[in-house]
Amino acid sequence: MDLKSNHSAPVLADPPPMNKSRLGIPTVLLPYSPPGAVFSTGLLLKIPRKKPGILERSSSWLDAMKNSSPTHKMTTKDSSTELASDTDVSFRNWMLKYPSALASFEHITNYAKGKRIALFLDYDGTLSPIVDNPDCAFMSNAMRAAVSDVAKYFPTAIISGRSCDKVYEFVELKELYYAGSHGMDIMGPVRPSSNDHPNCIRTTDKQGKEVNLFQPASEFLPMIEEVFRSLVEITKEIEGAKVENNKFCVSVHYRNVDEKSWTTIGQCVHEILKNYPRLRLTHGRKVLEVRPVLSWDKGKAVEFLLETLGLSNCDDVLPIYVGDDRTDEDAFKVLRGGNRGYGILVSSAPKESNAFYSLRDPSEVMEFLKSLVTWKESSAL
Ligand SMILES: O=P(O)(O)OC[C@H]1O[C@H](O[C@H]2O[C@H](CO)[C@@H](O)[C@H](O)[C@H]2O)[C@H](O)[C@@H](O)[C@@H]1O
Repeated sequence: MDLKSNHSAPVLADPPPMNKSRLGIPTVLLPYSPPGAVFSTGLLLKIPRKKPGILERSSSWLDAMKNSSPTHKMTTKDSSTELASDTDVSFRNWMLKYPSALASFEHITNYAKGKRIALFLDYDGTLSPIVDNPDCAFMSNAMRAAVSDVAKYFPTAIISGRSCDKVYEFVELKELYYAGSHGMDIMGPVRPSSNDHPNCIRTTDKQGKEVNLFQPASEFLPMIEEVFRSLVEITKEIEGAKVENNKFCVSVHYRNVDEKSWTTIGQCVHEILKNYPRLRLTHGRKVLEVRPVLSWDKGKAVEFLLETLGLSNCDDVLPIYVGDDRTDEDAFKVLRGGNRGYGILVSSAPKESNAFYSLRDPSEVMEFLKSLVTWKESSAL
């Protein structure tokens, strides 16, 4: 199918033949090496490395750190407040390219008629507002109710950079599916087809429900633990720095670090990573994310979940992914690239994205979820 834009709202047109070699095809996605091998090769990414010993001082990663989250000024929601007019204009222009999913709601539901929606939701910045302390990124009860309601009608998964346990602690909804560590820790439904997958183990979750656990980076666990400890040690003198263990990846937060020390924190992380060629660095919102060099991300997690839910290769399925961060772009890309569904970027500042639509902040996300429920209930009458 071709993706067409009618200027104001993106349109999904007819589907092309499905890519048959998608997720689940063993040769491409076998992340585990034969017994005895140290690391899996199937999912390893080839990342060019700079010569060892050369500390990266290029301004590029510092720029990436600076640009990693909108400033407070740009995140001001109330349009009646004093936003610089050029900011206003550029935001309005940006909205032409990424129309509001609320304003385009009818368009979305028209396209969704007769289709099964599958919903994928990022956590931080999408279901909970960005706050200074990552341990306090609580979700409101109203948002929890909205997510719970929407999950009654559509299969719903949370896809987060956090560990599965941590994100479950925040969300506390057992009716959802969870993918933590940027998709490297997936707790999905038990399906006969997924039982054969080499990376899946059938287990029970905390509620005793049978689930399918998919952890393509499990071999990296000891390495991640080690790096976590080294990063805690090396950053301990940097005021405001916080290192978070997300099980298969590590987050180094600099939101509360004085900007003058950002170079130092960046250098510390690069210094540690020099010793770990199988780990790589990505940028999030005022956070440096250390993760395995695996070809696995939130986009792959979406594909995996669609497959285990029995929703892949179906023309009558409309996946919708809502997220705010760079790592969510992998999922947006999968939906756009395969012309399968809609990505919705949560942002109150203009930024380039592979999403189709936008929502300004978590309160608009909640409104969107509620609208889906209302639409579904009214269309069932
Ligand atoms: O994929 P997500 O669910 O969006 O997780 C991405 C990272 O989110 C968290 O950090 C971000 O939110 C914090 C709380 O609002 C904020 O303080 C921080 O600056 C943001 O980067 C989480 O703490 C990270 O571990 C996740 O990787």
